[in-house]
Amino acid sequence: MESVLSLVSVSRRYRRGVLALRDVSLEVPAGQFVAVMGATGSGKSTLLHCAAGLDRPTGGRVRLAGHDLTGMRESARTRLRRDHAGFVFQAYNLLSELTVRQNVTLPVRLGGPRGRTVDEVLDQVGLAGFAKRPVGELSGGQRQRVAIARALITSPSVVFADEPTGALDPTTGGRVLALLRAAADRDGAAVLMVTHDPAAAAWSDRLVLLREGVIAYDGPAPRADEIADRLRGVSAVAA
Ligand SMILES: Nc1ncnc2c1ncn2[C@@H]1O[C@H](COP(=O)(O)OP(=O)(O)OP(=O)(O)O)[C@@H](O)[C@H]1O
Repeated sequence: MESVLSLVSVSRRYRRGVLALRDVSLEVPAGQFVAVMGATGSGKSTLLHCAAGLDRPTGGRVRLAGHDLTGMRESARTRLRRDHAGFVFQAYNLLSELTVRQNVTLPVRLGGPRGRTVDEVLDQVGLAGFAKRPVGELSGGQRQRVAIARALITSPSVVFADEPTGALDPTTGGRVLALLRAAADRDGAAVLMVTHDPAAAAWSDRLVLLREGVIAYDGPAPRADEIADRLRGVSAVAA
Protein backbone atom coordinates (compact mmCIF):
# COMPACT_ATOMS: atom_id res chain seq x y z
CA MET A 1 0.00 0.00 0.00
CA GLU A 2 1.31 3.47 -0.81
CA SER A 3 2.39 5.52 2.20
CA VAL A 4 0.49 8.70 2.95
CA LEU A 5 3.57 9.95 4.75
CA SER A 6 7.06 9.17 3.56
CA LEU A 7 10.38 10.39 4.91
CA VAL A 8 13.49 9.30 3.06
CA SER A 9 16.88 9.94 4.69
CA VAL A 10 15.65 13.11 6.36
CA SER A 11 18.19 15.21 8.23
CA ARG A 12 17.74 18.52 10.00
CA ARG A 13 20.69 20.60 11.06
CA TYR A 14 19.95 23.75 13.02
CA ARG A 15 21.93 26.91 12.66
CA ARG A 16 24.28 26.35 15.56
CA GLY A 17 25.30 23.05 14.09
CA VAL A 18 22.96 20.84 16.12
CA LEU A 19 22.08 17.80 14.02
CA ALA A 20 18.57 17.16 15.36
CA LEU A 21 17.69 14.42 12.83
CA ARG A 22 20.10 12.19 10.94
CA ASP A 23 19.04 10.09 8.01
CA VAL A 24 15.57 9.30 9.30
CA SER A 25 13.41 7.17 7.00
CA LEU A 26 9.80 6.36 7.79
CA GLU A 27 6.89 5.12 5.68
CA VAL A 28 3.43 5.45 7.21
CA PRO A 29 0.45 3.85 5.45
CA ALA A 30 -3.14 5.09 5.72
CA GLY A 31 -4.86 3.93 8.90
CA GLN A 32 -1.68 3.44 10.91
CA PHE A 33 -1.23 5.08 14.32
CA VAL A 34 2.45 5.78 15.05
CA ALA A 35 3.82 6.96 18.40
CA VAL A 36 7.14 8.79 18.46
CA MET A 37 9.05 8.69 21.73
CA GLY A 38 12.54 9.42 22.99
CA ALA A 39 14.43 11.38 25.61
CA THR A 40 14.14 15.15 25.71
CA GLY A 41 16.13 16.67 22.84
CA SER A 42 16.14 13.42 20.83
CA GLY A 43 14.44 15.10 17.85
CA LYS A 44 10.76 14.21 18.24
CA SER A 45 9.35 17.68 17.58
CA THR A 46 11.81 18.23 14.76
CA LEU A 47 10.62 14.97 13.17
CA LEU A 48 6.97 15.97 13.53
CA HIS A 49 7.59 19.45 12.12
CA CYS A 50 9.57 18.15 9.15
CA ALA A 51 6.98 15.45 8.42
CA ALA A 52 4.15 18.00 8.52
CA GLY A 53 5.90 20.55 6.32
CA LEU A 54 6.18 23.05 9.16
CA ASP A 55 9.95 22.90 9.00
CA ARG A 56 12.33 22.21 6.14
CA PRO A 57 14.76 19.31 6.40
CA THR A 58 18.34 20.14 5.46
CA GLY A 59 18.61 16.77 3.70
CA GLY A 60 16.36 14.03 2.36
CA ARG A 61 12.79 14.05 1.09
CA VAL A 62 9.32 14.21 2.60
CA ARG A 63 6.13 13.22 0.79
CA LEU A 64 2.74 14.01 2.29
CA ALA A 65 -0.40 12.59 0.64
CA GLY A 66 1.56 11.92 -2.54
CA HIS A 67 3.09 15.40 -2.77
CA ASP A 68 6.80 15.96 -2.48
CA LEU A 69 7.46 18.79 -0.02
CA THR A 70 11.10 19.12 -1.02
CA GLY A 71 11.69 22.49 -2.63
CA MET A 72 8.02 23.46 -2.37
CA ARG A 73 7.33 27.12 -1.68
CA GLU A 74 5.90 28.16 1.67
CA SER A 75 2.51 29.06 0.13
CA ALA A 76 2.21 25.64 -1.51
CA ARG A 77 3.22 23.89 1.69
CA THR A 78 0.59 25.87 3.59
CA ARG A 79 -2.08 24.73 1.13
CA LEU A 80 -0.88 21.14 1.33
CA ARG A 81 -1.08 21.21 5.14
CA ARG A 82 -4.51 22.79 5.00
CA ASP A 83 -5.86 20.20 2.55
CA HIS A 84 -4.23 17.00 3.83
CA ALA A 85 -3.09 17.43 7.43
CA GLY A 86 -4.86 17.81 10.76
CA PHE A 87 -3.05 19.21 13.79
CA VAL A 88 -3.54 18.56 17.47
CA PHE A 89 -0.71 20.79 18.69
CA GLN A 90 -0.27 22.98 21.75
CA ALA A 91 1.00 25.69 19.43
CA TYR A 92 -2.18 25.52 17.34
CA ASN A 93 -4.24 26.57 20.27
CA LEU A 94 -7.93 27.13 20.08
CA LEU A 95 -9.33 30.65 20.06
CA SER A 96 -11.04 30.82 23.43
CA GLU A 97 -13.33 33.76 22.62
CA LEU A 98 -14.82 31.92 19.64
CA THR A 99 -17.46 29.19 19.89
CA VAL A 100 -16.80 25.50 19.47
CA ARG A 101 -18.36 25.62 15.98
CA GLN A 102 -16.23 28.61 14.94
CA ASN A 103 -13.07 26.88 16.11
CA VAL A 104 -13.92 23.57 14.46
CA THR A 105 -14.76 25.18 11.11
CA LEU A 106 -11.63 27.34 11.06
CA PRO A 107 -9.69 25.09 8.63
CA VAL A 108 -12.67 25.13 6.25
CA ARG A 109 -13.05 28.90 6.51
CA LEU A 110 -9.37 29.16 5.61
CA GLY A 111 -10.17 27.34 2.37
CA GLY A 112 -9.61 23.72 3.41
CA PRO A 113 -11.88 20.94 2.16
CA ARG A 114 -15.04 20.26 4.14
CA GLY A 115 -14.66 16.53 4.47
CA ARG A 116 -17.13 16.14 7.33
CA THR A 117 -19.92 18.21 8.85
CA VAL A 118 -19.48 20.02 12.17
CA ASP A 119 -22.25 17.91 13.71
CA GLU A 120 -20.57 14.71 12.61
CA VAL A 121 -17.17 15.54 14.09
CA LEU A 122 -18.63 17.00 17.29
CA ASP A 123 -20.72 13.89 17.70
CA GLN A 124 -17.66 11.73 17.11
CA VAL A 125 -15.68 13.49 19.87
CA GLY A 126 -18.63 13.40 22.28
CA LEU A 127 -19.41 17.13 22.12
CA ALA A 128 -22.79 17.08 20.38
CA GLY A 129 -24.73 20.07 21.70
CA PHE A 130 -21.58 22.09 22.47
CA ALA A 131 -21.44 23.93 19.11
CA LYS A 132 -22.52 27.33 20.47
CA ARG A 133 -20.44 27.25 23.65
CA PRO A 134 -17.42 29.57 23.83
CA VAL A 135 -14.29 27.43 24.01
CA GLY A 136 -13.08 29.55 26.95
CA GLU A 137 -15.80 27.94 29.10
CA LEU A 138 -14.71 24.36 28.44
CA SER A 139 -12.48 22.05 30.49
CA GLY A 140 -9.02 20.99 29.30
CA GLY A 141 -10.26 17.60 28.13
CA GLN A 142 -13.20 19.15 26.29
CA ARG A 143 -10.88 21.64 24.60
CA GLN A 144 -8.58 18.87 23.46
CA ARG A 145 -11.61 17.11 21.96
CA VAL A 146 -12.53 20.35 20.14
CA ALA A 147 -8.96 20.40 18.80
CA ILE A 148 -9.42 16.84 17.52
CA ALA A 149 -12.78 17.71 15.92
CA ARG A 150 -11.07 20.64 14.21
CA ALA A 151 -8.25 18.36 13.03
CA LEU A 152 -10.76 15.88 11.56
CA ILE A 153 -13.21 18.21 9.81
CA THR A 154 -11.19 18.26 6.58
CA SER A 155 -10.88 14.41 6.55
CA PRO A 156 -7.08 14.71 6.57
CA SER A 157 -4.78 11.98 5.26
CA VAL A 158 -2.49 12.47 8.24
CA VAL A 159 -3.18 13.71 11.78
CA PHE A 160 -0.16 15.15 13.59
CA ALA A 161 -0.44 15.22 17.38
CA ASP A 162 2.12 16.70 19.78
CA GLU A 163 1.67 15.56 23.40
CA PRO A 164 -2.13 15.48 22.99
CA THR A 165 -2.63 14.14 26.51
CA GLY A 166 0.18 16.06 28.22
CA ALA A 167 -2.11 18.26 30.31
CA LEU A 168 -4.91 15.74 30.92
CA ASP A 169 -5.73 13.26 33.69
CA PRO A 170 -5.47 9.57 32.68
CA THR A 171 -9.24 9.10 32.15
CA THR A 172 -9.65 12.20 30.00
CA GLY A 173 -6.39 11.38 28.22
CA GLY A 174 -7.76 7.92 27.45
CA ARG A 175 -10.80 9.45 25.74
CA VAL A 176 -8.58 11.64 23.59
CA LEU A 177 -6.40 8.66 22.62
CA ALA A 178 -9.48 6.61 21.77
CA LEU A 179 -10.44 9.39 19.34
CA LEU A 180 -7.04 9.33 17.66
CA ARG A 181 -7.33 5.53 17.50
CA ALA A 182 -10.74 5.92 15.82
CA ALA A 183 -9.34 8.48 13.37
CA ALA A 184 -6.97 5.74 12.21
CA ASP A 185 -9.39 2.79 12.38
CA ARG A 186 -12.61 4.40 11.25
CA ASP A 187 -11.49 7.29 9.07
CA GLY A 188 -8.33 5.68 7.69
CA ALA A 189 -6.11 8.59 8.70
CA ALA A 190 -2.46 8.00 9.43
CA VAL A 191 -1.69 9.38 12.90
CA LEU A 192 1.77 10.54 13.98
CA MET A 193 1.83 11.33 17.69
CA VAL A 194 4.73 12.56 19.82
CA THR A 195 4.40 11.60 23.46
CA HIS A 196 6.43 11.11 26.62
CA ASP A 197 3.79 8.81 28.08
CA PRO A 198 4.19 5.04 27.57
CA ALA A 199 0.49 4.55 28.38
CA ALA A 200 -0.40 6.89 25.50
CA ALA A 201 2.04 5.16 23.14
CA ALA A 202 0.43 1.80 23.96
CA TRP A 203 -2.65 2.97 22.00
CA SER A 204 -0.61 3.07 18.80
CA ASP A 205 0.16 0.34 16.25
CA ARG A 206 3.78 1.23 15.89
CA LEU A 207 6.44 2.76 18.07
CA VAL A 208 9.32 4.84 16.76
CA LEU A 209 11.99 5.53 19.35
CA LEU A 210 14.46 8.32 18.67
CA ARG A 211 17.89 8.59 20.19
CA GLU A 212 20.00 11.64 19.36
CA GLY A 213 18.18 12.17 16.08
CA VAL A 214 18.42 8.56 14.93
CA ILE A 215 15.69 5.90 14.94
CA ALA A 216 16.72 3.45 17.69
CA TYR A 217 13.61 1.26 17.41
CA ASP A 218 10.83 1.04 14.87
CA GLY A 219 8.36 -1.76 15.31
CA PRO A 220 5.06 -2.89 16.77
CA ALA A 221 4.04 -0.89 19.86
CA PRO A 222 4.55 -3.14 22.88
CA ARG A 223 2.59 -2.86 26.13
CA ALA A 224 3.05 0.28 28.23
CA ASP A 225 5.40 -1.38 30.77
CA GLU A 226 7.56 -2.76 27.98
CA ILE A 227 7.66 0.67 26.34
CA ALA A 228 8.82 2.18 29.64
CA ASP A 229 11.62 -0.43 29.78
CA ARG A 230 12.69 0.34 26.23
CA LEU A 231 12.69 4.06 26.95
CA ARG A 232 14.88 3.54 29.99
CA GLY A 233 17.27 1.56 27.80
CA VAL A 234 17.40 4.30 25.17
CA SER A 235 17.86 7.09 27.73
CA ALA A 236 20.57 5.13 29.55
CA VAL A 237 22.51 4.79 26.30
CA ALA A 238 21.89 8.45 25.42
CA ALA A 239 23.02 9.69 28.86
N1 LIG B 1 15.29 26.15 16.50
C1 LIG B 1 16.32 25.44 16.95
N2 LIG B 1 17.58 25.92 16.85
C2 LIG B 1 18.65 25.20 17.27
N3 LIG B 1 18.55 23.99 17.84
C3 LIG B 1 17.33 23.46 17.98
C4 LIG B 1 16.14 24.15 17.55
N4 LIG B 1 15.07 23.38 17.83
C5 LIG B 1 15.55 22.25 18.40
N5 LIG B 1 16.90 22.30 18.50
C6 LIG B 1 17.79 21.24 19.03
O1 LIG B 1 17.55 20.05 18.28
C7 LIG B 1 17.55 18.92 19.12
C8 LIG B 1 16.20 18.19 19.00
O2 LIG B 1 15.15 19.04 19.49
P1 LIG B 1 13.60 18.62 19.51
O3 LIG B 1 12.84 19.78 20.02
O4 LIG B 1 13.25 18.07 18.19
O5 LIG B 1 13.63 17.44 20.59
P2 LIG B 1 12.42 16.73 21.33
O6 LIG B 1 12.76 15.27 21.32
O7 LIG B 1 11.13 17.14 20.73
O8 LIG B 1 12.57 17.30 22.80
P3 LIG B 1 11.45 17.52 23.96
O9 LIG B 1 11.03 16.15 24.38
O10 LIG B 1 12.24 18.22 25.02
O11 LIG B 1 10.36 18.35 23.37
C9 LIG B 1 17.85 19.42 20.53
O12 LIG B 1 19.25 19.30 20.75
C10 LIG B 1 17.45 20.89 20.46
O13 LIG B 1 18.21 21.64 21.37
